[in-house]
Amino acid sequence: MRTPIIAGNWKMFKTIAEATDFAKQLTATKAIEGVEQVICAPFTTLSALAGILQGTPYALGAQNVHFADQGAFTGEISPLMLKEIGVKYVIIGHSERRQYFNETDETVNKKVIAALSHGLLPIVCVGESLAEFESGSTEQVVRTQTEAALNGLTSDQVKQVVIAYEPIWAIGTGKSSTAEDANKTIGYIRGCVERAFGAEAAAAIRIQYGGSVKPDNIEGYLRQSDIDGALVGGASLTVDGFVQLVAGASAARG
Ligand SMILES: O=C[C@H](O)COP(=O)(O)O
Repeated sequence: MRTPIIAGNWKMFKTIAEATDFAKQLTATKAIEGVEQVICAPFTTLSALAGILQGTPYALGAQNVHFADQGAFTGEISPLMLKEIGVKYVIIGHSERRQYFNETDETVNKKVIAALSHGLLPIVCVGESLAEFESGSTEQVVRTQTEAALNGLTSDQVKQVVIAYEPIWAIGTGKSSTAEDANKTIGYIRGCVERAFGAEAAAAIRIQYGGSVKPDNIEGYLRQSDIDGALVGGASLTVDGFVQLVAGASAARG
């Protein structure tokens, strides 16, 4: 049985003061069990958050990482640096990074390998654009992205990876995929993992849905057979929203 995982992706929101305030409020609420909970925060807030979240049920995530340990890469952050802070998860290949920062399938793969080699757990984002969705290319797109991201990993490494299926047209738009459609695509991704890495890896890997997930629709996603959680942007920015998302996931798994 795969443990559901709810990850909040704060994107480029929250100062250190705001992040600290959020974490103090969150850790003061009664923790919900049975759901893994992750906050993926801006780099500048990670140290402060690590101090507050250490020893709590809430894991810390980053939103990007470079693939090198160190070097002349101005403005970048290495896996070693994240590990030193106490970061557990790192989002890799979010569509906003693919779209605005030239992230490619090749760099995503290098980052996944680098993260795992340093004990960081990747949350790898895949998903199709609106044009690709409308032309019926969703499966082809997610297969290419998934196979490229996991290229060269062992099946034991694949079991540690989280994939987030995020249709780009559903991100921040309020237009979410139906739970049934998301489950179908996620089932297809799991099939791709099985063909490349075997049944055991496919059964173990967790695959989230992301794209306009809210407290009032999360239960529908988590009730699906192949959806193991959610990567949530906007609705994860308030403590109340985040807690309701986790409560919804917990209720769905009942
Ligand atoms: O990483 C999260 C996704 O981009 C979804 O964002 P959203 O929940 O604001 O649509």
